[in-house]
Amino acid sequence: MPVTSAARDSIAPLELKNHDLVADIDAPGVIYEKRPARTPDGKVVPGLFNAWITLDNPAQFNSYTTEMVKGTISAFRNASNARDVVAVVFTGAGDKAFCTGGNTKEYAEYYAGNPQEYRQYMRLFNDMVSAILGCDKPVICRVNGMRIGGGQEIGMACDFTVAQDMARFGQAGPKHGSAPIGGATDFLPVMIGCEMAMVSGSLCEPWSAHKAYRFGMITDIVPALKVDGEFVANPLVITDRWLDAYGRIVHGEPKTGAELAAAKEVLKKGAVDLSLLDAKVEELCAKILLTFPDCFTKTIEELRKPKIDAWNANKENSRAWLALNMMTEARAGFRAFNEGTKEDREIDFVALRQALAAGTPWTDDLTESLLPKARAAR
Ligand SMILES: CC(C)(COP(=O)(O)OP(=O)(O)OC[C@H]1O[C@@H](n2cnc3c(N)ncnc32)[C@H](O)[C@@H]1OP(=O)(O)O)[C@@H](O)C(=O)NCCC(=O)NCCSC(=O)C1=CCCCC1=O
Repeated sequence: MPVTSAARDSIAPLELKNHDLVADIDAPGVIYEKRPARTPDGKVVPGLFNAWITLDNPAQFNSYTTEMVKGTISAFRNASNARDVVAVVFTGAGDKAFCTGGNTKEYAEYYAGNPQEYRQYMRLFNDMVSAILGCDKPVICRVNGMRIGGGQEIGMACDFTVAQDMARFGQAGPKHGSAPIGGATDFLPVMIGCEMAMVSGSLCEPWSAHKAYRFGMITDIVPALKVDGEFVANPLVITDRWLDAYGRIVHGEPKTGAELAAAKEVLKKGAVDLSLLDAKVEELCAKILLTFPDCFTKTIEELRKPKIDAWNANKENSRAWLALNMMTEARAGFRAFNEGTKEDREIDFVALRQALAAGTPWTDDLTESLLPKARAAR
């Protein structure tokens, strides 16, 4: 018997109150599990757990539907309340994506042109981000693959991020008709500084895990590609040197030319194995286990403040702007992504800028003229 059990049994309430908002947190596309907590040497700790919240929509790169947003909020609330939970691990199913943000099919087919509906959706989205930032347990983002768009935003809301090194990180909104104001514009400047926040937030060029790690966007990375039984670093990016011939930092930048061709051959021979990712996540959970719970919680509450302050200052205005943007750019951009092909799924940006320069209003005709199918018909 643990030494504390007699004291515990004599003074703990006989019946514990339940503070969860909902009892049943089963939601389509979100898995909530309690996995046994382990000591640093791997021993299971009786009666203590880590809550795993998994976005489970791998066919659509774990993008979240409205129902999944609701499920995620409930899962975080329950994990937050669970007395026996030490840490929360937030992840995605499979090895392709952690999450690529809002579900573009739902955006294009339901919310496009429907700002009042999107306004209600954004209440849920904002509550999801706030549920992560307000979780009473430390939250670790286990990045099993791409973290893009709103996926990057809910990932950056987490306290720690451990990533497999083939994952990529960045925003998609300015290419697909949204602004990354679901957290990215709030979190990026405080996490990586204003200059690189500008680059990552606006240009929609995903960063490698090595680059995200270099800029302090994430806590740690582990190799995931196994070739001939050995783990190798992401072959698609430069990891064997720090500088180019002119002294510019190239570590984590994409390979090009012959180097890239050779990397693709390595990739073909390999298979993704996330066992090192899981070991790293368990290691972090075990470090958290061996701390005072309240002192740890107070510490993370304080350290979250720069992110929370920026988020709270902007989230309501962002919600209102995003709702109205569903009448104009989001309507065009998400339809283009949803209706286009993999090779052609963005609007004609030049034509849009030319039309707006000529004072053209946002009519249905303008929207239709920008879509890939209109370009194909020309
Ligand atoms: C760059 C990509 C993430 C990955 O590209 P690629 O590697 O070429 O894979 P794909 O073939 O595109 O994707 C595989 C299948 O997954 C589907 N998919 C991917 N992402 C989504 C998504 N977000 N919603 C629905 N479905 C998705 C894709 O269509 C493929 O399906 P198929 O049936 O064809 O096999 C690229 O996929 C990409 O850019 N995805 C979209 C990213 C995006 O725009 N996300 C939304 C950003 S906006 C956002 O998230 C917001 C959050 C809150 C605030 C407001 C807001 O806008």
